Amino acid sequence: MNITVFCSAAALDDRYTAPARDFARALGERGHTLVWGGSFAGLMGVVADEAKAAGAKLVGISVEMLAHKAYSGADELVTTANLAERKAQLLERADALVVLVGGLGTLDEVTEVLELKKHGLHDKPVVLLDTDGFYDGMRTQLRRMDQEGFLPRPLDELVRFAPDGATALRYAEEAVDGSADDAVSASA
Ligand SMILES: C/C(=C\CNc1ncnc2c1ncn2[C@@H]1O[C@H](COP(=O)(O)O)[C@@H](O)[C@H]1O)CO
Repeated sequence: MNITVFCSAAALDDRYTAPARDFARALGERGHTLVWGGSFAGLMGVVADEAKAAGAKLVGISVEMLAHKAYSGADELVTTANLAERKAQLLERADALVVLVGGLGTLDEVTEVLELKKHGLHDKPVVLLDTDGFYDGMRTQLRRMDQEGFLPRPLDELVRFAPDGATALRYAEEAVDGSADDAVSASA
């Protein structure tokens, strides 16, 4: 399946890169396709290298303003005109979305896919890999929104938090396989 990954464009230390590598390796070994921002920058490049080495197909969705940062080893590289179009393609091409550690770009991407999911504009699984408690603050904020009536659907339906790469991949696979089963039983 196509797994869109959002993650940092910064160069990070081993505390963050090791779990991201584990996830990317598992993605490749399980025969999935990596869809990502199409850059060699920082953790994005680490994830692409590791997934490729493990046999993944790579689909990069770059953007004109960052074309000079494009990854040269992708099987397919799309260059969009702007960031909004890129986010739309990253979602469109996904069967599931996995969010690794990241900064404002990653935060922008994950909040957009959650907002669209909240409105029922897609129902793709979203999994946050909570490396070293990186997303604890976000989880606390989202839980408060859920408990105090800010969300129209239960938080558990919008996003799952995974403690490690293997679990993140399993959550994504289970959600996609489960929705395939639902489609079969609905048409039976
Ligand atoms: C500005 C510099 C590098 C930025 N290069 C990027 N290349 C491709 N995609 C990017 C880049 N920066 C952000 N993105 C997208 O946002 C996410 C990462 O942003 P974050 O702020 O680092 O979390 C990522 O998922 C991309 O889709 C240095 O010269």
